[in-house]
Amino acid sequence: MTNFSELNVSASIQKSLSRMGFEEATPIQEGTISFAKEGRDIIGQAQTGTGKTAAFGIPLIEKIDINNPAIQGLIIAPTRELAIQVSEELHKIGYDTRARILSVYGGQDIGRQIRALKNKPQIIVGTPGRILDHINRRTLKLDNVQTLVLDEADEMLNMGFIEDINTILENVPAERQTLLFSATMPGPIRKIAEKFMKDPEVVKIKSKEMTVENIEQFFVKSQEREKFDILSRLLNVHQPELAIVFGRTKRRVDELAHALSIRGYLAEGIHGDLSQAKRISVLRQFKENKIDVLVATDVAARGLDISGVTHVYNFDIPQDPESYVHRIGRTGRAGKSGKAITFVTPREMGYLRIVEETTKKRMTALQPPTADEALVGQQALAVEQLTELVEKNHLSDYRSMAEDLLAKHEAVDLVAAAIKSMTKEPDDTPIKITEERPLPQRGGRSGGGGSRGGRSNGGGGGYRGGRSSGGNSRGGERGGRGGERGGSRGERGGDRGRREGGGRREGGASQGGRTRAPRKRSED
Ligand SMILES: Nc1ncnc2c1ncn2[C@@H]1O[C@H](COP(=O)(O)OP(=O)(O)OP(=O)(O)O)[C@@H](O)[C@H]1O
Ligand SMILES: [Mg+2]
Repeated sequence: MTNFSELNVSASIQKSLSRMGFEEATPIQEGTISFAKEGRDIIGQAQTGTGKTAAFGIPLIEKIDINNPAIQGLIIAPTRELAIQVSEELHKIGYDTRARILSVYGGQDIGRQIRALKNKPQIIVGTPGRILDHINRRTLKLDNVQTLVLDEADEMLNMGFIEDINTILENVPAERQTLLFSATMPGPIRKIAEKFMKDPEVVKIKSKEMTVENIEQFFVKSQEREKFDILSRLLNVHQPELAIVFGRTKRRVDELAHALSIRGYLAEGIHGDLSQAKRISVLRQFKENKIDVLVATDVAARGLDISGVTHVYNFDIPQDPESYVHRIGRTGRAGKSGKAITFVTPREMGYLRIVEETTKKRMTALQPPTADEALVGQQALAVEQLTELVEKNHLSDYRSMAEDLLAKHEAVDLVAAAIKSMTKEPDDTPIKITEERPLPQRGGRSGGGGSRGGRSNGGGGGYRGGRSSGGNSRGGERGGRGGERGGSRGERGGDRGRREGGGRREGGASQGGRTRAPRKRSED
């Protein structure tokens, strides 16, 4: 364990870090801070929830010349919520140094951002689309940037973002420090990354598995139509403090959030078709425990750091292993424990094996709970609530009624009745969820994906390789998938686009009349 003074972190940053409760550096911080201070380019890879934000945030802030009004640091993140979160963490780290930090992202009034940019921020945290928008409007001058950070670097260099990143890079000096961070870094993507870095130091925190040890990982094999009832029962049995349920598409998320609400859970959905105000308010309610279950597309898969998330449910198995790693990494952060449960239909077992192959971790098969077990979970919750009420002891208004009752009935019967009345009987109101088509079977490579043998003969690698080769070389199996994947890819693309407030797909039509010549991206 190393403390921050041993890493020669400045006194003012150390002061901020101790205010944040950071006593010792995490391994990725220990591994990267010194290299970063030397000005080296870095590819930093470490498991989810292990402090990568501060690993780049500390050296970045330290390097800022507080008397220089120019933008000196640029951080690019894939989603608006993550850009906001990263800028908040940097604010905390830079509190005592007084570095000026501004976040710019789609869905927020651009006029307001332009005014804020006039206040000479020194670090910008933004999403690619909005950064490009400001570059084009000439409201963002990046010619003094000394440090460029790509958070969730593999995602940023993947097909959805790479063109935008390339365009942004054209506006940032070639003489700069480049820092790339992620929990996942597939080989082909790392190769793309190395092209625009100078002799990067690769700091990879060694671990047996790609996912953190303190996340217990399960899978539930079930038919598509059974999934929702099983999810309800699992929620009753697990009693999560906060849970995230990931669905594959926006429609899926809307339907699941609605269905969970009908069954009595405090659930809300988040995806890229919602207004930014709604997205922010849903996330705030979740952080404040006003919602227990957040239902989300992959828009919430990366980087978000919400304490109290004890369970992640993959209602739909993710399409690629990296997505799995990031989704389940929303729990088990900063040393806490968590559980991840992935639903898989029999046809999708091949995908499960690829995930296991990539993460080097087997998931445990979980038997769906019975209705009785779900009831026991609800009863346990009622007992917990009753105990809490007794401990809080705000009961004076009820004592005389209690004494009257005790004069007429056995104490044990009264308590039993109280528990019964507080138990929310598992609700089996019929719910209609539109069936998602299963992911296309992984034919040809691993014998339909079922066999363990198939796992090791390149299934995982091919899958990932195909993914990272961008949109151009998706031949064979992936091309064959295209049609079926179209719907959900569109969803993801849309999600991504709208995260940026528009996206290529939606083009100019949704942009409220501002004309754009053919551009690679949307305005916002
Ligand atoms: N040195 C430290 N001591 C204590 N807590 C820390 C330290 N560094 C970071 N943390 C806390 O750990 C949590 C996870 O950090 P962070 O979000 O940076 O993880 P990450 O590695 O970026 O994860 P992801 O891959 O999901 O983006 C945060 O709440 C952060 O404040
Ligand atoms: Mg992060």
